[in-house]
Amino acid sequence: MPQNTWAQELLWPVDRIDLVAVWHTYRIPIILSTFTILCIFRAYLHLSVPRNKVSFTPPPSSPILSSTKSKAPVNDVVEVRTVAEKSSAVQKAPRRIVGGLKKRKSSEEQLTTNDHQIQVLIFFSTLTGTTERAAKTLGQELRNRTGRFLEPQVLDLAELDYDDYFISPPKSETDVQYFYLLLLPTFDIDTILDTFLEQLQETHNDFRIDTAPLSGLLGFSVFGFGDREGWPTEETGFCSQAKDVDRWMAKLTGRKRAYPLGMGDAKKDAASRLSDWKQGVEDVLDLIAETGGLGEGVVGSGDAVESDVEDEEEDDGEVVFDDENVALPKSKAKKDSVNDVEDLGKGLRTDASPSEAAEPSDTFEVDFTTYSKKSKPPPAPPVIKEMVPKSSPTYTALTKQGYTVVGSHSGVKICRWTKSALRGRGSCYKYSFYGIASHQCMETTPSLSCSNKCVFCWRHGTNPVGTTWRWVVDAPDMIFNGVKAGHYQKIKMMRGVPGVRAERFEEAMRIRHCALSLVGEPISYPYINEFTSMLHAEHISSFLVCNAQHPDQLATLKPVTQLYVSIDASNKESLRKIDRPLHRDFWERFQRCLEILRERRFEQRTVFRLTLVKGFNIEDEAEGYADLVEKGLPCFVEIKGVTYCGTSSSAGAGLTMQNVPFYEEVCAFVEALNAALARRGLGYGIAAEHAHSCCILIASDRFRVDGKWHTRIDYEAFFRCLESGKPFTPEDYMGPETPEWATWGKGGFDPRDERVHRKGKNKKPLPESKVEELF
Ligand SMILES: Cc1cc2nc3c(=O)[nH]c(=O)nc-3n(C[C@H](O)[C@H](O)[C@H](O)COP(=O)(O)O)c2cc1C
Ligand code: SF4
Repeated sequence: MPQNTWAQELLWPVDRIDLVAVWHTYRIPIILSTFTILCIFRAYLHLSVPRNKVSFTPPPSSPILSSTKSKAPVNDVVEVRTVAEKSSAVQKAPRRIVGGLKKRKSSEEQLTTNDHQIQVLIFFSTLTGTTERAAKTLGQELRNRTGRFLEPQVLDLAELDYDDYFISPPKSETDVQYFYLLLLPTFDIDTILDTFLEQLQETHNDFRIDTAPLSGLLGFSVFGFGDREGWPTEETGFCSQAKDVDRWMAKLTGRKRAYPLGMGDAKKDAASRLSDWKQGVEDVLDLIAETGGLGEGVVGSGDAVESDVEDEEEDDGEVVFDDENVALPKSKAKKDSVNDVEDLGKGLRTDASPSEAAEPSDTFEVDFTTYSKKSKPPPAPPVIKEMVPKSSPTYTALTKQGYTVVGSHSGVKICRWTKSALRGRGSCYKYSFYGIASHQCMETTPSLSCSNKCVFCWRHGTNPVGTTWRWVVDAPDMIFNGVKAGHYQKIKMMRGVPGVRAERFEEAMRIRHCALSLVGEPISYPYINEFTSMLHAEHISSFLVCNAQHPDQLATLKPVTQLYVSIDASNKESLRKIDRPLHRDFWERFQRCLEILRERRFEQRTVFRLTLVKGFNIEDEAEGYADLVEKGLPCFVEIKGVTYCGTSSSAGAGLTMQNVPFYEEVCAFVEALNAALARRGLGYGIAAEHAHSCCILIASDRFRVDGKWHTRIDYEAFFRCLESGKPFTPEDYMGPETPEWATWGKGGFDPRDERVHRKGKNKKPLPESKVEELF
């Protein structure tokens, strides 16, 4: 037998004891005592360790606490809030969901908190030296950036090993992040650029490499040099290689286009274009330094290839009706009426913070139902509500559809034509007719509420309606600053969209025109005159559309650049059917608005806006419309086929695709109307068209000079007239001759823009988000 080891000595002498026998004898006391020890230990832990646990039992009788604590069961994780947060929650007593996972920092936030330095790399290629010089100058100019920026490096693509930079971002020992700028000429002969492009393509297609291996870059932007003398258009090859590189870089970086592709003609405008592009790139670099990322972009931002549709947003257009904002019963509205707009000052809100209800003594209500001055001030209702409170479904729906709701009753959104013009694909009909560049046009409304429920309006059933202003009033400067900020913010989000032209992007950062339409009724906003004055003070022109239902407000409206009334029908029955007005005296109001327009036709440009809806207001109505023109004698009559957005609300109003007239039908109607005007001896003629928007312009002979139409506007002359303080007429700011391509029979598409034919576009419902041009 082997000797016992030291370990065996230490062990219980198992061989000498019958363990099984011991167990059988003592098992009950062993089990009981083990259980007791465990219980004592657990009780000790329970009593001695403080714990942080949600109690789902309502706390004792604090009315404030109960409003928040009772929501606790919604989530089962504890939320730790600061004293300040708690007290603000107590004040506002909002619906609060307690708990939630710890918020993960977005990648951008993570970047902001790190100490990464930013290295700008400027790549160039050259044959005859132009691009090299530009790249070196750019390197010098970007040198002055301090803080997190390292000195920029200028690199010749002819001398690089592409693998060091274009398979993955350069490896650096320190924490450096890279931003690429590529300055490239184009050659239709074989050069190093062909090799470079092949390399980019191969890297993207190589199955061993991630398809976006450069996604670790902070961003990139490309500027191309070309020659328009030999390659006049992009189709014929102007800057084609820069465009290709931009496309491949978008793929390789996983859509990190930081600024639109810039292009310049080396013999003409390259220097100024490059300088604008550089300015834009610098703004983005500032943004990156500040936030760590490129910021938000619209759908499609950074994509490699431009889509063939003008606006890719998808929108089901369904909006939840906000019960809170349903119109008051008419009897009530009438009873509470007061016409003194001055009283509104009492309820004026001057800051953008979400307002709570005003004091009961500050309440007011303005009645637009009648223009009698006799009504007495109303008994004060208990509180003034906001028209579109942040918590309302309307607010959620509007923001989901791309609106920025400013304050509590104003909205701003960029229209599809603004996006189209940014991409050089054409402006809306207002460019052809009046010279408005869509990328410099802001579409907004200071009142999201309206007093009609027109069958073709893509918002009815969603927006507040009412005959009276019974909401909190936001101050005009707050709205003005808010809508501008909202507009610019939305333009900036287009920065990464493929096809956006750098020079148009630059121009878009200066609003030149404002279309006060969008949705709702702008003149029901009590401070509309103050608002338009602010626009004019910044030399922003104003096109204001109203629905011919507020004669008092129309009469006191100060001159705008162009004043519209919507003429949706030629007779009372038809108007009732199509506009579904809330006012009982809608026809009288309508008539009175026409009279006012007639009176004011020598103060400003006046326009009738006809929206043709087949089966509602076209058939046999040309004569009736001619009578209305005779009554109002507008400077212009714009006729437009309705755009169908296919929402349930329009369907509910009995509208289908069958109600959308073909362009030929609109043309036939316009010719009939023109003939009817001629029969009455009125001096009008068909001046211009924009077939793409299904829109035609009839103009008064006042705007025909030496047989040529002058429908365009001299905007600077308009501001001069306004600032002179003297009376002036529309002829005083009549612009140059209407361009040939915009005149009747020529189609109206600006030949400088690129025409994009959408596949299967003919007579297809447009999503709501694309129907802004309706007004
Ligand atoms: C042989 C040759 C071919 C060219 N092909 C194109 C072209 O296809 N598209 C274009 O926009 N410019 C074209 N250009 C113009 C150049 O891109 C332009 O002059 C550029 O500024 C040259 O840059 P670099 O001086 O840095 O080499 C061509 C120029 C040459 C000399
Ligand atoms: S559709 Fe309206 S908002 Fe858009 S560019 Fe034209 S005028 Fe401006």
